Amino acid sequence: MIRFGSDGRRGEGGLTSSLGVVGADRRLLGCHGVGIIVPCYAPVGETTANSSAALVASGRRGGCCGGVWCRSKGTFTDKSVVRPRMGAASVWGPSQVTRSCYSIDGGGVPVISMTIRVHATLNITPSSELDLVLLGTPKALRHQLSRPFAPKDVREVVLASLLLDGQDPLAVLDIQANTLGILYIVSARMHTTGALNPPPQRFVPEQARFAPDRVTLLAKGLPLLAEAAGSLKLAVQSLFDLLSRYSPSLSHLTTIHPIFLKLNEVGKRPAVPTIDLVEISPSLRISPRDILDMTMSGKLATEYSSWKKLQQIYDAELPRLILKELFSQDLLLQILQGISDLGHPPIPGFMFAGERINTSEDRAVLHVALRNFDDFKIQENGVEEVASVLAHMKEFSEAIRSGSWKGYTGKTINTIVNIGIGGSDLGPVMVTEALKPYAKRDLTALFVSNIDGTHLAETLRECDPERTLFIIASKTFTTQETITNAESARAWFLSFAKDKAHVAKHFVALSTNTRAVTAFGVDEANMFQFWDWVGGRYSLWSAIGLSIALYIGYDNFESLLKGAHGMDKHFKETPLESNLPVLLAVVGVWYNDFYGAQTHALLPYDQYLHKFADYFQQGDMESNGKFVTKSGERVDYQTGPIIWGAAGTNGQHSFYQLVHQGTKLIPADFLAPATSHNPIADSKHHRILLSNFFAQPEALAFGKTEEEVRKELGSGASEALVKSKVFEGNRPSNSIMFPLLTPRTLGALIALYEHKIFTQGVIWGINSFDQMGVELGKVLTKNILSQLGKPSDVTGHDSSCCRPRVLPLLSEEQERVNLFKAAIGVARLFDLNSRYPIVTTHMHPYTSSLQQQTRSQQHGCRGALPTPAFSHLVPRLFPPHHSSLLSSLLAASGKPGVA
Ligand SMILES: O=P(O)(O)OC[C@H]1O[C@](O)(CO)[C@@H](O)[C@@H]1O
Repeated sequence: MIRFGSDGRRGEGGLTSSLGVVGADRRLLGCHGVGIIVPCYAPVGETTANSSAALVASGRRGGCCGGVWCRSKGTFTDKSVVRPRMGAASVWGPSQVTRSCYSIDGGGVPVISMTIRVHATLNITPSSELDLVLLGTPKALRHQLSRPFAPKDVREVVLASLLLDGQDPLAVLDIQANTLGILYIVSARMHTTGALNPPPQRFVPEQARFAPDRVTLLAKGLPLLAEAAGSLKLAVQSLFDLLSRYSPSLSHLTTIHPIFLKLNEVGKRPAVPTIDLVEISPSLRISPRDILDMTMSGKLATEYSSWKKLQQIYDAELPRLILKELFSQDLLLQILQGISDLGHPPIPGFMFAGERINTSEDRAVLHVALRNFDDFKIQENGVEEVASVLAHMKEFSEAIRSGSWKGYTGKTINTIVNIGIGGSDLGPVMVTEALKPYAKRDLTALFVSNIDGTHLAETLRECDPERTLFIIASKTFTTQETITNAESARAWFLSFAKDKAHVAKHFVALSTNTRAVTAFGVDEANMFQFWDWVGGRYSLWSAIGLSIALYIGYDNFESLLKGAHGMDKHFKETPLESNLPVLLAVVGVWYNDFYGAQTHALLPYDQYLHKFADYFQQGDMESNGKFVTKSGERVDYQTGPIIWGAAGTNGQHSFYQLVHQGTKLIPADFLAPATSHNPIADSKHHRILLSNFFAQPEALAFGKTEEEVRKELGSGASEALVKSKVFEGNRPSNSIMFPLLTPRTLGALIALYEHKIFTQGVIWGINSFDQMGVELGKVLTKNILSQLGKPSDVTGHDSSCCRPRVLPLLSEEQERVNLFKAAIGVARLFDLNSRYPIVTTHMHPYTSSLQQQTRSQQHGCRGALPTPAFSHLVPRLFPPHHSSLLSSLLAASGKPGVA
């Protein structure tokens, strides 16, 4: 049922106008079940009388009445009375129409009118800005009035609504001349359950595809009428309903987005349904045995019959598949059925039950327990301690924020420095940036992650040791980068505070490793615990979120958790066909595995989310970048995509060229808030931002045909120019909108992606919760580090893949020279003929500095070494003309020649 909202008021003076929507219903509308959407307006006089809405229906027994489609204010002088011909109602008088609408509604027909009072007197003159359709007026007047003002398609709607009783408009209208009217009718019939087929000679389903585009007309009219009635809010519900019924295709969104934006500003809810859930009826069920198989066994995805079925669909559909239609046809249903092996209660079952789904490390995966709020009964050691850690975080954050916690000289804390890396850094960084509007602005939050001493050194420059709190965040408390940075930070602090006892006031730790924390010197009372069932990249909800709680306040932190919990519930309880993480996951698998998309872009149109892609780079790539299944089999299909992206329009001026016209298929998620925290310049910025947000997916989806380009450029354009301006379109994207970026919304958004990642991992049969792939590099780093002290120790590296990341960063000159020589020692293992020599292709800018350096070395001069020389030693193909450069580099080590 379509509800257009109603207040049903009458008799308050002024003209009253309504919009009616008739959903098709056989009981009222006859065997064809015709439904037409027509804005109606029944003028009965000037300011003295009430007129009312009419609605329109056509069908065998149906008739129609009409009204004015008003797009802007004007003065209406015509006094004609609408003569609707609907069912039993022969003539509707001014006061009857509204009642008629309601009586129809009472009869179970999906008709509701929105009554809005138009105080202005409408005057139809050619000079007015009226863009109208006049219904129920004498034909001549109607013709005269509608011609100059109404667009063709509006006139067609009028025509379609003015048929005589008992006549099927499809039998009367001409498909060429009345395309739109016919499309409306056909579309309505297609949406009608149980409707009989319309007359075959008039039924062109293919054309009905376009009918919803014309919903734009209604969408445009709604706020204008509402505005004229003095309350824009009146249009919010109606627009929402309209667009819920007719899926807001991208083109709708683009065209009506200014309306939508305007309405969002006045309404409490978005006027546009933000995620279009596909209605799919069959419930997808499967036995617990099969779920276990999917979540635990690591069976190859290609072994599932459903996967084979997907392959068949892909093979069969490919030549004619328009991606946009994926969701309007049965195809999505088929894809979902394709993963029905996942069952219902679906994928989450084993995660929430505390099963050890991280099979390689034999651990449960329970970040959902960190934000549970008592809904899920989860049995696992440590779960019962979550509340007390949260209470500790609350107490501590309030002490810092209120100023009751003092530093070693009795001053309050004004800067927090989170030292961590990977999941112990990216989550807090992303969230504190995203929720800046909620921040305590006199508290600065800084983050140090990189082992590059510059990161710490530059950060410390901004800190006052008397007013800085260091948060050492490391699940294991063994991560080299974090511990090294923490030790250097402590040394820096002690160089001011002198006494080690002061460390307790300025260092806290977030970890699962109590022993290492106390060994470092942090008081156990200042340690915030979490548990091994919290993965690093899923840990911002745990004690790792302390910097977030400090920055935005504990209450906001709790809202973040609650938002995530809401998404957990949705994920756990919603059937697959409308389960958001599952839908995102399935669509992703479809493009990743069948279309061969290598990457997935995250494109938030919200500056506050500028770290979102960085965060999910780890979240997704560390989770699903795996080539073996849980059972150890090498997959024969693609797993996790490369995640990347940038915020807002910056990306448009950078990499979108390739996204639109490149040779790669790049599925992308566009994310945007309907309203901005900073509506500066009367929201001008936000409107422009969102215009871009709406425009890009449309351009990707629909592109621009050669024909359109030719038309635009005219006959004189060269072929090459024409071709270069063609956009092929058919490039997929998801658009995700939310009312405002609040802590709760952000929590839900992050959890949405977390569960998407998990679902994809389940489909691919991999373990999304270990990260073996980062281990090897760590071991090799330690090995190389031990050799850097003495050049002569440099042994055991393969000449084709050494990567000396040696930077002359120590303060002592001699040490820098030693490092330089050690690096040369590694470098001399390079083989000029190998496939992967290690000298950068960007040598030109550094040539002079290298030569200078070589000369310095030859002359025993200890002048400053040019830093860039080695920072650019990266494995690249080595151009022959650079061989002399390498020789000079090697010569600098005193060992000319190539090993
Ligand atoms: O919190 P920790 O133990 O210092 O680990 C930091 C990061 O290192 C990793 O283990 C990968 O190197 C991540 O998974 C983790 O987020």
